[in-house]
Amino acid sequence: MDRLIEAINNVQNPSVVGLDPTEALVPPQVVASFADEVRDSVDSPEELPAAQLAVAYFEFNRTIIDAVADIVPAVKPQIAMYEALGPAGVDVYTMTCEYAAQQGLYVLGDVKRGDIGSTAAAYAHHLNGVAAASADGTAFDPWHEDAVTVNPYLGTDGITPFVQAATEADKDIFVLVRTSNPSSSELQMLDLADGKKVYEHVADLVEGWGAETIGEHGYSRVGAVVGATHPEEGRALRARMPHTFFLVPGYGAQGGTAQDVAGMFDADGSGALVNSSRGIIGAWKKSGKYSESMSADEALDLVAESARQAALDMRDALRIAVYR
Ligand SMILES: O=c1ccn([C@@H]2O[C@H](COP(=O)(O)O)[C@@H](O)[C@H]2O)c(=O)[nH]1
Repeated sequence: MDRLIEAINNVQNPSVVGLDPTEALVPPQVVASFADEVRDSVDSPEELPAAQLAVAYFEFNRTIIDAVADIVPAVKPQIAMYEALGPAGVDVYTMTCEYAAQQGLYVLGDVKRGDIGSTAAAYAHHLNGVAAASADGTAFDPWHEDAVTVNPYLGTDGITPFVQAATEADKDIFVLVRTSNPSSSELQMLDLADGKKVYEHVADLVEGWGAETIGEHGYSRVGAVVGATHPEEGRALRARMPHTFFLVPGYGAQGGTAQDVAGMFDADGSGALVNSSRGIIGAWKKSGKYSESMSADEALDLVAESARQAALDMRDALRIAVYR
């Protein structure tokens, strides 16, 4: 986690921009502008819509990354949005991760993987590269992620391969502990026989899974996902998990505020990274400046300007609430 913490400190901004493009979040003239270019590159006409959208997603992401790279430490591409388009989308996911990394950003792949140990080891190649090493002994890393999110439902043998891969590659994982979604309490808030809630038990496991990997800043490679929509539980988890860095989604579009997340930081204003996806990448839709008559370039300029302003507003709100 040391690299992430240093990146946050460099820009004095504990926020991450979520790159979750959907067709509704990309201006239609941007998608339309790629029709001719893509028509020649597909094998069959059925591939055209997904291929066109995928190329538009990359241009959209590149615009957002360029607009925020000097003010945020990290981006969090959500792989589901890309997988929805098939292979062309997965290509754009890896291209987005690579481009963000080239701009100096920490890349947190929101892939939420988890399975039995042998399969988890295969998923963990997101972190340590493909199995076959190159001639010079370095692994080929097609994903360009610095961290991935992991689902803990399968228990320790589903997590160990990720911790090993993260350690080998000097990367991190973030394990789902108290998620931001409305139905999260159905399982996470259940009472266990020992008086703990399920999410508290997972929290204790996460703190243990990371115990051997604590870095210079006091946090382990095994982080936790804690929703901004649960401020009280987040505050309690901060005290319960002193060596666990938090990824905090749920800010903005899901209703979480800077005040809600303040208790998830430690006394030094470290310990958490707050995500906003739609609130940043969809800001152009709420700007009041968009017009269907804009050219694709004009629409992308508006995307950039609006995303930067939304990211600055989030940074400033967090600075006031957290760096108190
Ligand atoms: O508990 C969780 C875990 C992950 N997410 C992901 O974060 C973003 C949130 O997007 P917004 O547009 O800012 O709401 C998205 O990729 C989710 O899959 C989460 O929201 N909550």
